[in-house]
Amino acid sequence: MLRISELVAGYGAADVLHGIDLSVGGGEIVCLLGSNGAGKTTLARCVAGLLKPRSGSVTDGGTRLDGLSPSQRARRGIALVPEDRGLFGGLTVADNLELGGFRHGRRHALDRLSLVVEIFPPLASLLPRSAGTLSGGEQQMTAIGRALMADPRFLVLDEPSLGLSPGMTRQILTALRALADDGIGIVLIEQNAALALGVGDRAAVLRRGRIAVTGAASTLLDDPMVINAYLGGRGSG
Ligand SMILES: Nc1ncnc2c1ncn2[C@@H]1O[C@H](COP(=O)(O)OP(=O)(O)OP(=O)(O)O)[C@@H](O)[C@H]1O
Repeated sequence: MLRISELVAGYGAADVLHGIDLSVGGGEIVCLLGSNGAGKTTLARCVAGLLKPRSGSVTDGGTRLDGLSPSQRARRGIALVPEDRGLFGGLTVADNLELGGFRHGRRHALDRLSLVVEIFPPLASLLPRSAGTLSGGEQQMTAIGRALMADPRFLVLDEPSLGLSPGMTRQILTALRALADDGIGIVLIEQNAALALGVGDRAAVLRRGRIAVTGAASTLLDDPMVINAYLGGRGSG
């Protein structure tokens, strides 16, 4: 279980997160919704070790992660797929993927690579391509694929659907559901609430740095506040 408790974080003098409690277990997708500036990315950065919280904790199986660098957290099995995808545009897709699996031996990396291609079949023919020439959806597959190369137990994805068509978004979210069904715990930060809640198990809505609503994803799909704020009114979106 990856658990965020009473987390307070911010930049300079300003607090952005005001005491967040959230957890994700292996095999479940927890959607984190919220409007621009609510603090979703800030929370992801605290989990990944890119931002030091002012107080509160992130624990993995009861062990506090304070002081662990992003790469140490990645080695523990906590992977972040950042909003900008973080690919090396001048390197090939294969090289980008290999970077994600660097800590394992070559044999293991090849096994992981075939798994990644199984999850995202379009990557098979793209391996020799420069990552900078990929479409948004192909880049997102590569970014998630790179995180998967390290065999993570927990994945935090920061708006994977950003800039993607609804069809491509569905394809990515379906792949995430399959990964969760295989045991990975996923925190899915999304603006596209309807699609995210469709694949999620639980969800939380972040509003101005506080969890405003939390519950089963299916319940939130019927919550008037969520419908009005994030689903564009009942029946649409
Ligand atoms: N490096 C930074 N320095 C100062 N303020 C920051 C920094 N990064 C984010 N903020 C501020 O923190 C608040 C929360 O930002 P954050 O990126 O966490 O929100 P978000 O929910 O991910 O938004 P979005 O959906 O637009 O990505 C915003 O007011 C933002 O301007």
